[in-house]
Amino acid sequence: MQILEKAPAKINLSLDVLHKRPDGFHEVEMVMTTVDLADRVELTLLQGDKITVESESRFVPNDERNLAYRAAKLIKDRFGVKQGVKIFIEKNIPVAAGLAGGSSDAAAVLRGVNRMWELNLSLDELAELGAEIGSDVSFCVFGGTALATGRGEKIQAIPAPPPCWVVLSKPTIGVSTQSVYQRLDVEDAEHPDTKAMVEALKEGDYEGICANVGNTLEGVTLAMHEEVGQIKEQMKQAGADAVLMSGSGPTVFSLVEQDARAQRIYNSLKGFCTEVYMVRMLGYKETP
Ligand SMILES: C[C@@](CO)(OP(=O)(O)O)[C@H](O)COP(=O)(O)OP(=O)(O)OC[C@H]1O[C@@H](n2ccc(N)nc2=O)[C@H](O)[C@@H]1O
Ligand SMILES: Nc1ncnc2c1ncn2[C@@H]1O[C@H](COP(=O)(O)OP(=O)(O)O)[C@@H](O)[C@H]1O
Repeated sequence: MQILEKAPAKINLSLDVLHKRPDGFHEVEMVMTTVDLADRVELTLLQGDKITVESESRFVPNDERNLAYRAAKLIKDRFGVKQGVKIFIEKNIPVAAGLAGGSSDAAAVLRGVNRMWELNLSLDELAELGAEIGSDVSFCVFGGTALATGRGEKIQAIPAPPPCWVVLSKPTIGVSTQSVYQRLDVEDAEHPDTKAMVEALKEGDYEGICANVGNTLEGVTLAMHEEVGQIKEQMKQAGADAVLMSGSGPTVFSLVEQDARAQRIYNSLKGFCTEVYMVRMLGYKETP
């Protein structure tokens, strides 16, 4: 038996950090949405007790450190499942990029093994399990567009953004989320208007969405890697409607309505960065 799950990347349309919590995590308000750049996760039922994970990417661990492996192991242990699973990940999302590739793979495995091992868990239950793996996994279980609060695990669905192009560009550096949070001075940082972003989405107001993109973590990563600022500047000059770093970075995205302008931004970045993608906004929930 084989099951396929699409694992899309996310971008943070806005990301506000409110304060550091006693448990070391930060309280956040994030507006997240999926884009049409996805890993393909292939699950094969194993009659033995084993979990294996494989991908062709040299940047992704092929063992128990893989978030996809951890997702299968968590469910297997929690529900005493006797069967195993072989996980193959076709890795298309850049790694350590601020696009939640690993979290989305883990979420795809949660959805997939739930079907394969016939556990009948709800998406809410899977999202709760996902939070044990990482702060972004709960959102990735649902996909679509959402306001994420708490440390990122409390999810409220909101309407998808109007369709547009998303041009993504990742410089050849990886960024550790933990090190970005460690360097953040919450008082000194910029804070986006989350309410205004949610309102713009509810109204389907593209200009309002573009006017309210903002990310409290951006300044930290910008200060560490000048490439991020250079990409932002290049995207703005090429005519993007909005430009922002996603998550803890270093990927920068532009929102663009016009086809020709999106192509121009893509072309202008292509000579500058090796990882450049021009994709559609997904935003809505996909049915498997
Ligand atoms: C910043 C965001 C925004 O979407 O994304 P990425 O840049 O990683 O894609 C997420 O909040 C990242 O989520 P995720 O990558 O799952 O992080 P986790 O594994 O839970 O945490 C990694 C580390 O980041 C810090 N962390 C994470 C989330 C949070 N709300 N407060 C924190 O302080 C902690 O130091 C933690 O040890
Ligand atoms: N399935 C996976 N895909 C990508 N990275 C993974 C995966 N499993 C574990 N990792 C590890 O998690 C780290 C963060 O990966 P990723 O989820 O791509 O980044 P981000 O949290 O910035 O969006 C990487 O350094 C990688 O080694």
